[in-house]
Amino acid sequence: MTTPDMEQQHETSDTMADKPTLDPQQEQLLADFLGYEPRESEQVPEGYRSGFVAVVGRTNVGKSTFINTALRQKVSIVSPKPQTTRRRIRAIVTRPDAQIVFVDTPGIHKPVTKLSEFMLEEAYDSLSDVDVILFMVEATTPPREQDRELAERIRAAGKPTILVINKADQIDISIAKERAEQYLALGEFQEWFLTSVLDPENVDKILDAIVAHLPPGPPLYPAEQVTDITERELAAELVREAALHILREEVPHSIEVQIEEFRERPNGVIYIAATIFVERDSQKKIVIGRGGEMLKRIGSLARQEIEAALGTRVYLELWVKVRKKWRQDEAWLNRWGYKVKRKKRR
Ligand SMILES: Nc1nc2c(ncn2[C@@H]2O[C@H](COP(=O)(O)OP(=O)(O)OP(=O)(O)O)[C@@H](O)[C@H]2O)c(=O)[nH]1
Repeated sequence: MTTPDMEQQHETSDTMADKPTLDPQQEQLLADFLGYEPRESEQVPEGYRSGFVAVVGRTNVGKSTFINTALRQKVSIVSPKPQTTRRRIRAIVTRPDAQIVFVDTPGIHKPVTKLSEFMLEEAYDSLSDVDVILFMVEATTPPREQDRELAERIRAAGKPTILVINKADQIDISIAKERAEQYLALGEFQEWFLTSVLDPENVDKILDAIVAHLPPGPPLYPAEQVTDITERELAAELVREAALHILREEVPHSIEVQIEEFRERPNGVIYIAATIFVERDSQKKIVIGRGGEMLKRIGSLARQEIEAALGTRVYLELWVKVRKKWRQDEAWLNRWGYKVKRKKRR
């Protein structure tokens, strides 16, 4: 996978290649002189399309699953527990005819902590900055209040919108028509699908529909880049995902993971030291487990996932610390990058 960490190594070549004054021959000469690989032709095929797509929907409807399937690799963490995604993550799908930059957003939910206020802002803010909106709902339930509120905000944003009624594999065929009608009544949609994003073929059909609504334009990111989160951020997310999978109900939402150290050792192994923050002493005990057994399981699962994502061997060291009520503490939230806005939303 290529992430911005890797991109930095190529900074010189990218900066040079961006200069519009060089023709391909001059570019090659400069590349030979400086010893870098020039980019392939900057020519954009006729009719190429590109743009930003917000993937929005209630929590747990399958947004991250959709994005990971679209990319055929994991950039956004998935778990059966609601409110897994906390920040906006850009995920980039590059095809011969188009580049789609997905903005995976936190699921829509009732804000109960300052952290959840931040998450809601992130989701709503994304609507105004994109070219296409992908509104995801789940076929297993009729529309809920949060679906309606989101539909209203989508209408106000006035962008082409594709409705994906997901988890169709979980409903009886006899209610499919009624369920589709219930969701279609929520707004004006350019396209809609009753589908399951667990199947890559279904995801590809949705991608085709998105591309048809993107504006013409050149790629916005290099073709090999799949996300805008750094390897360090991804490692933190994967430790949090492992904890979400392994721990019981109430602890996971209190977890924040910060990477303290991330460096490559001379033998090629990446050494990562991470701290798992929780809100209470009792949670710290749970995360560590009897004789450290729970922490060992979290570490082992996270290490495997990080190794798969980075394609290298990883040595992962985990620590657990308590930051009392951090989800309500603006100082900690800001320090960890969850900038809580003061403005009130209706
Ligand atoms: N049966 C079935 N399960 C699905 C489908 N799509 C997603 N899931 C499951 O639904 C759960 C939630 O999926 P996520 O992709 O994490 O949902 P999300 O909308 O990103 O959730 P938040 O990050 O909380 O907003 C996971 O257990 C997925 O495996 C589907 O089409 N069918």
